[in-house]
Amino acid sequence: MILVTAGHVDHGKTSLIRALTGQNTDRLPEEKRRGMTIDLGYAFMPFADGQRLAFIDVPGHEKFINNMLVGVSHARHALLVLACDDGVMPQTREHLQILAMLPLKSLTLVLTKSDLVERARIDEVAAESEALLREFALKASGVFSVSASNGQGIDSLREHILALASSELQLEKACIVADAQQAFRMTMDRAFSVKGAGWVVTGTVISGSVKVGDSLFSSGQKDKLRIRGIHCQGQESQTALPGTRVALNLSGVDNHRAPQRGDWLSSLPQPDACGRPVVQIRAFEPVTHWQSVHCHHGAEHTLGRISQLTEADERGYCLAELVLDKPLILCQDDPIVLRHASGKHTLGAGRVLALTVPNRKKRTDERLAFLGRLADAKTPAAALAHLGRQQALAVADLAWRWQLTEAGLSRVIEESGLSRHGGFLLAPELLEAEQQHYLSLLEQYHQQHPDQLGLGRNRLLRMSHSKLPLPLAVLILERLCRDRRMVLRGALLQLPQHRMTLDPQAEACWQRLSPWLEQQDTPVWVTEMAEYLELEPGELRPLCFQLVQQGFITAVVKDRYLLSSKLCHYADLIRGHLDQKGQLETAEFKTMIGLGRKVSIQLLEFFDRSGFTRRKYRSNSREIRDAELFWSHEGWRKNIGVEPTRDCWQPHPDLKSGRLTGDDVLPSKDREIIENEFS
Ligand SMILES: Nc1nc2c(ncn2[C@@H]2O[C@H](COP(=O)(O)OP(=O)(O)OP(=O)(O)O)[C@@H](O)[C@H]2O)c(=O)[nH]1
Repeated sequence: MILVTAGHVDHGKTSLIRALTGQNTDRLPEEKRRGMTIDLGYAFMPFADGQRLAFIDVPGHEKFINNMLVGVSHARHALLVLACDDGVMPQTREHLQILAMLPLKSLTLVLTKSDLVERARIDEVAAESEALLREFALKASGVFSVSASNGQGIDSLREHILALASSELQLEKACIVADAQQAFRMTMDRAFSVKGAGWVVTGTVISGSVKVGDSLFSSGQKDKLRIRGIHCQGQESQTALPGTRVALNLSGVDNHRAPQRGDWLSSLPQPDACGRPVVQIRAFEPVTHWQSVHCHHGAEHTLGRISQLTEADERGYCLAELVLDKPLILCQDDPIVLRHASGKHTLGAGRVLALTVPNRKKRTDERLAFLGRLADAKTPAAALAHLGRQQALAVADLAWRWQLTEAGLSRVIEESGLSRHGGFLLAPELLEAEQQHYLSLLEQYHQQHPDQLGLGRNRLLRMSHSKLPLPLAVLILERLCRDRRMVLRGALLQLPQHRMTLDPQAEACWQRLSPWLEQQDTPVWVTEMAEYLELEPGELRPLCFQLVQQGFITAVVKDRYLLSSKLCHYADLIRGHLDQKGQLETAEFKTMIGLGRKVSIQLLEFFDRSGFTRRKYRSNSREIRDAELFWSHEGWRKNIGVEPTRDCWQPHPDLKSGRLTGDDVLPSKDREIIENEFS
């Protein structure tokens, strides 16, 4: 357990810690000379079971409030110190304001210098300070009047602190399972090099634990740093636990970048720093839009501006975007203390709600309601459920966001009710809405283009204006195909019930063309077909594309087509030959089909490209590439489980087992050429 002091300058914080522990927390020569705390001081007190309590002594002078903020930033137990002679002073109030914004577990009121005043004055200051606590909706867990000079009241205060510590210890034991699911995170408040040992950094463990030998990520460091030694609560230890003061001896520090106050140490890789977090602000005085403020986060500090998203409610809460001069490494729910730009007083505090901000539509009712719900979420699982209903979430980003280990993240995902798709999370209703959107787009397309087989994947995704990350959108399309709500025909997606029809003009051309094509054993050029139909080749190409999509004809090479049924006949001949002899020479194929050498090679190369045959290395003979993937009417039906559009030849739906690669129906090169020309 760590106890942090707070209170006005010279009210006796350092003397109190010395009276309790026998240790002087003022360590700098300047502090000793001036009799004033400048930077944070630390002291430790033994406790039952070999445990130790840690004290952080903060400076009371307003000039050193930055250091005070570093000390209290992760405090859970505080001692508010007031001198009986002075009573409530400006920094008493300001420190209390700051404590009021932290998730404190206990606040003890200590009235010092009791030896200097009468009993009546002590009662007066006690009443005054309790009234102040009520103003900030805080309640003291105990009020003690003490004197560091004559030791009066120190023993009862010590007993109170020890009682607090033992109940905290019980709680810590109960929380041990939850803590095991938290990743390690600590902010450095001191970093120094020790001769013979190397770099030592100190700080408060915010979450998780580490042991000697572990490696950690650190902001500003290229490589991971290894822990060589640990001091926990002021004594040597093998582990560092959450909520303790630790000093870590680190190896692997970059020679060009020394560790410094404000750096983060974590067991998770750290994301880029965030320059525009969305926060929920609780302000003690009205804030204005674009107001300049000092932002304190952990041991870091930067200037920034408040870009208000909502007006403050009656309790002083509002939503805002912080536009930071120096980006900070943030997590969900991290507190950011905001002080007036003059540095004279504290305005309030922000709690981080989101780390990314849309460029537009930041203040729509919908978005503000979403942020409001996010602010009200009590647990990571509840927050995750809200986020997942709004957008797809990359699992990789979530562990850092809530500082969770793998086990912790799996539990939170399970509790959130979101479904996992590859590396993404999505609410079931959002998934269904997205699927419906794709289906209705496809339906519209079929209605507008009955003569087309369907839409390519990329074109459908472009038409959908989907905000989903591309890998997730592809996964959703694949899922639709798997569920048979969509069918992948070659490289094109269509609805299962879609039956393609030729437009009347194309149908008329096809009626004339098909008997003529029946007589052609050799693939014919588009120019020959155009001549036969007395059309321009340019007019005929779109028709050819439709006929290819229907499966009537197939492009053996660019602009050279053969009836698909004839191609299927040649395939059967090849299969028969290979079944008997195991391999097929080009010359054998030429004799088999009775065509010229050039066209025979074009046909064989087509079969190679479409995955049916394979040309043996440095030879002119072919073999079956994969008997399982052999195409035929039967094989085709068996493999993709649906009927072809018409009773015609279709190639196998791809070697890549139905993934949306676009290599089927037509050999990929021909498809590309034709699609580029016509679609
Ligand atoms: N008579 C009397 N003097 C006290 C008592 N506690 C502290 N003092 C004196 O008050 C002065 C300030 O005490 P510190 O302990 O340095 O006060 P502080 O709050 O730590 O000061 P900063 O850290 O600089 O804000 C010193 O001269 C102390 O000797 C007390 O209980 N009785």
